[in-house]
Amino acid sequence: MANPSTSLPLYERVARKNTIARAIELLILSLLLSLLAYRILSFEDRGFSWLLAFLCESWFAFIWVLTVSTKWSQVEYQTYPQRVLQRKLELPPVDMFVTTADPVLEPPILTVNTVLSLLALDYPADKLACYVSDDGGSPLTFYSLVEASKFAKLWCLINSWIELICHIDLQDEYEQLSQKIEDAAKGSVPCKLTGEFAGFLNIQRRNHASIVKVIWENKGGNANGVPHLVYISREKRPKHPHHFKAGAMNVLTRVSGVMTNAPFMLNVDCDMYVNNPQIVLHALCLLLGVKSDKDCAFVQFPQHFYDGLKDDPFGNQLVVLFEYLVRGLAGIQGPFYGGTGCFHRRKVIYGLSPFDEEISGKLSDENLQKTFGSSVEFTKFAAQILSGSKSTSSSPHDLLSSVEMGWIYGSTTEDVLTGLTIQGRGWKSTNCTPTPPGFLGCAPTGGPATMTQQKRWATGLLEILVGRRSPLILTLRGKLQLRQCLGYLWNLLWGLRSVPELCYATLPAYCIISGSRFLPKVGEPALLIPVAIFITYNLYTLSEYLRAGLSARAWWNNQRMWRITAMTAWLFGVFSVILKLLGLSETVFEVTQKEQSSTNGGDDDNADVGRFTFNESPIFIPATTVLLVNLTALVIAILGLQPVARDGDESGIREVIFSSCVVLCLWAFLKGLFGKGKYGIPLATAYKSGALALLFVNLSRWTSMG
Ligand SMILES: O=c1ccn([C@@H]2O[C@H](COP(=O)(O)OP(=O)(O)O[C@H]3O[C@H](CO)[C@@H](O)[C@H](O)[C@H]3O)[C@@H](O)[C@H]2O)c(=O)[nH]1
Ligand SMILES: [Mn+2]
Repeated sequence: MANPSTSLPLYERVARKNTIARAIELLILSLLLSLLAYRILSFEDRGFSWLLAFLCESWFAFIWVLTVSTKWSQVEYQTYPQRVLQRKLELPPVDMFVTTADPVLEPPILTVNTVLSLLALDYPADKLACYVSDDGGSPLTFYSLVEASKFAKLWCLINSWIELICHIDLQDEYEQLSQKIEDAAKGSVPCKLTGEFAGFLNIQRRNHASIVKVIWENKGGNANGVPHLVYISREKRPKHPHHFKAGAMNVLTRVSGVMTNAPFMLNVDCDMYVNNPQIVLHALCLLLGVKSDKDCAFVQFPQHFYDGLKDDPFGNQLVVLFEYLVRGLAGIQGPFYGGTGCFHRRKVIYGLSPFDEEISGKLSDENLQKTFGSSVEFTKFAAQILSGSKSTSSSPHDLLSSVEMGWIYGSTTEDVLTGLTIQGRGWKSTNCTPTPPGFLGCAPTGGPATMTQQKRWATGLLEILVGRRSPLILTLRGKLQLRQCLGYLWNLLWGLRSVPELCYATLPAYCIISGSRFLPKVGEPALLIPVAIFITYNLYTLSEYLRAGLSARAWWNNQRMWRITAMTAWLFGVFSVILKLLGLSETVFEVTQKEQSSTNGGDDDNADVGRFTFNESPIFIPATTVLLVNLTALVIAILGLQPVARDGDESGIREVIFSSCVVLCLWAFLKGLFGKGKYGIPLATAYKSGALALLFVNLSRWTSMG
């Protein structure tokens, strides 16, 4: 008879009840459709503004369809880590990857914290190996890791990172460690580049041979010891594309493939430390618990942030996104791969499809090592690495991607593209949301860092949309499910949203200045439609925030940041993809600045934390222009200078209210016009925006006369 404790399921998949939410979403959709119908029926003798409003609203309705479809069937996974242990099976090895790229934007202490948290996981140390990829080729990072490994050896007996931090004696040691790293950072080079540092002598960041250093080896497989720790700075040559993070991940995959070759691989960004020491067990609940491997190619943990500011002033904590949308995806083909906090099956990364698996018999993870160890592809990779850097430099960078393997190149959001490719082969993925959260990372703060990240996202997502692994193609030709495809579209279209957002935000101003209107007249029953959309949509999204335990302020901050991001970063994402398509420039992965600590807040006093900051980047021009245009329109309206049209078709209170809403959303920019230093919009940006605004106002006037 089966032992009852071993027959309990490792996880449960629970469908969420969201009947009311669905009803409201459908209500909003039908209101949107009625508005479109009204516009079509009243097209006659309406001008340009009517047409533009119609086009924008069609787009919004389309995005709403994508949203509703994606959120429709939300599921949650409940995992039971203790049951993995009760099963008394041999625990599988896990390779853990950390990527870092720049010791300035990513202070090495962050990488060290992340590595320490991985080394301290609640899992047998002899089953773990930690590989750090350093695209900065920095001796400082290497030095920090060497010091970290010495520190790690002190707490072999202590098995959780949290206990570790609370442990008094070790706290002193930890402080010494961070002091050492800080001192080394100040001295630019940690020590003379001799001995183990000799490999860093005279190297240039973008031109050097590969450096692989085993910092610590868990000799003899001590389960209570410290896991292996390996430092890798891959070979880089000026003319050779290195494919940013995707390239780094593929090197980690190959190097670990010849060293430990674990069937599961966890990857995190350098700032994302483990917050729940049991994460491996949680992930194994899903990876081992699914009936068939095809139901779980990877386990994705949501991103949470340890330095998240109160009420999410920069709208980048993504809580609501993970709460509803990602749970919705989990009910279709699974969450997207988010680049960090994710466990992959190695065989999936090596390009296996669930179909291959069926024909090759039961290729279980336990004997994956044997099977794949003798496979042609793998031996090829192994031979390549073992034969040294000379032969790898001939083709290594495209090898993995050319056979649909590994992290896929060609997008600055390599994570989404890689996950999409996996799901396009028919795999599913799962979402894992334990308490406490699995990982915590840095959220960008300030305007410029937020914009850098959002621009990269918009760029990379659009690159996927127009690339040969577009979800539409994978649905038609591959095994991507239709609703999953719609979910991807919801995400990949972020950049393109900038265009209708910009048009719609300038439309009320255009109407006021040119003496036209884009909304039904006051007293016309049809005016109720847009009013109802406005009220229902805002109350509904507000309720989503409140239900997720967030404040009304957080809701407002996110609403306005969506508008700002769309008009700035996403628009520039579109530009960069257009330039790439025209062959004028390549897209680049710009690393996001990570703050060392949120609590010290630098020289800012508390009142300014969360205040929007600016820099010289042209990215701020469009939003500033929209603000100036709307302010001008409001002045014209207040002074009663707007042109009067025949039949009372001119703008009125509706446009004024609408225009004021736009100004409210751009309040941070209004403050920026009067702010000083980093809190102010640079004069050059203000002038350029002013010139554009003037042009817009004159063009609008001109159309009213024409
Ligand atoms: O040439 C590069 C560039 C970046 N990275 C690493 O990539 C990670 C992510 O970079 P970051 O600047 O922190 O980007 P974020 O916007 O915070 O990252 C999110 O978005 C990325 C895709 O745009 C994903 O790769 C990330 O996993 C996801 O957390 C970091 O560990 C970097 O060190 C490299 O290893 N090599
Ligand atoms: Mn990050």
